[in-house]
Amino acid sequence: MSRSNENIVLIGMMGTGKTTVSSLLADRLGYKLVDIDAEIEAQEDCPIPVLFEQKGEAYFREVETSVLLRVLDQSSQIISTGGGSVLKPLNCDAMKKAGWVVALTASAEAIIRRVSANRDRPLLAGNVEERVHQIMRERQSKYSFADLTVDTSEMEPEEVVCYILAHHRV
Ligand SMILES: Nc1ncnc2c1ncn2[C@@H]1O[C@H](COP(=O)(O)OP(=O)(O)O)[C@@H](O)[C@H]1O
Ligand SMILES: O=C(O)C1=C[C@@H](OP(=O)(O)O)[C@@H](O)[C@H](O)C1
Ligand SMILES: [Mg+2]
Repeated sequence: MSRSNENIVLIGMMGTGKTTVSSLLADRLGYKLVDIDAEIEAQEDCPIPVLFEQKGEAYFREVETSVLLRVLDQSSQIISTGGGSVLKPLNCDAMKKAGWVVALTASAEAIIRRVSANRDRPLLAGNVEERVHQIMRERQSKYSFADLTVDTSEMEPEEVVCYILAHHRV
């Protein structure tokens, strides 16, 4: 982290706490909060599960990239990405260039517990346990380009924020 107006970009598997932690971080730093999923829903005027159902994942990924690149063009933001935004190398390159990238991780057990509270993640439809294990296997190495990695399994969101701030050189 070198520039004080740099973005902080949170990446990680679904349920690692990106949306929750980003909001707390933005409050603490007084940065603008941008949740890429919320931006997609606003731009498309459509909830993500409906977008997946009506247009398919490939369409969602195209919109995700265009929204992400547009947002990364600005500075001084806390950006919460969707868990699959790391699937395209183009997205990862843009995140690295435009910000300090923090990866949140968690055990499969913690993720399953957290995502089971609601059913708004289309990729976890069906058997949640199986889907979480499978997607974690598929994406195993995809988050390793981050500048900082935080295992949130045993941490409260506020503790995650403190850990990130302690490692954040403004
Ligand atoms: N560190 C944490 N400990 C316990 N629960 C958490 C933690 N971080 C997030 N949660 C909860 O897990 C769920 C998913 O969190 P969310 O921020 O939406 O994750 P993501 O954006 O990475 O998918 C939410 O109900 C949230 O309150
Ligand atoms: O991992 C993924 O492919 C996805 C993660 C979701 O965001 P969260 O990681 O915030 O749950 C959302 O973008 C969409 O359901 C797809
Ligand atoms: Mg989220």
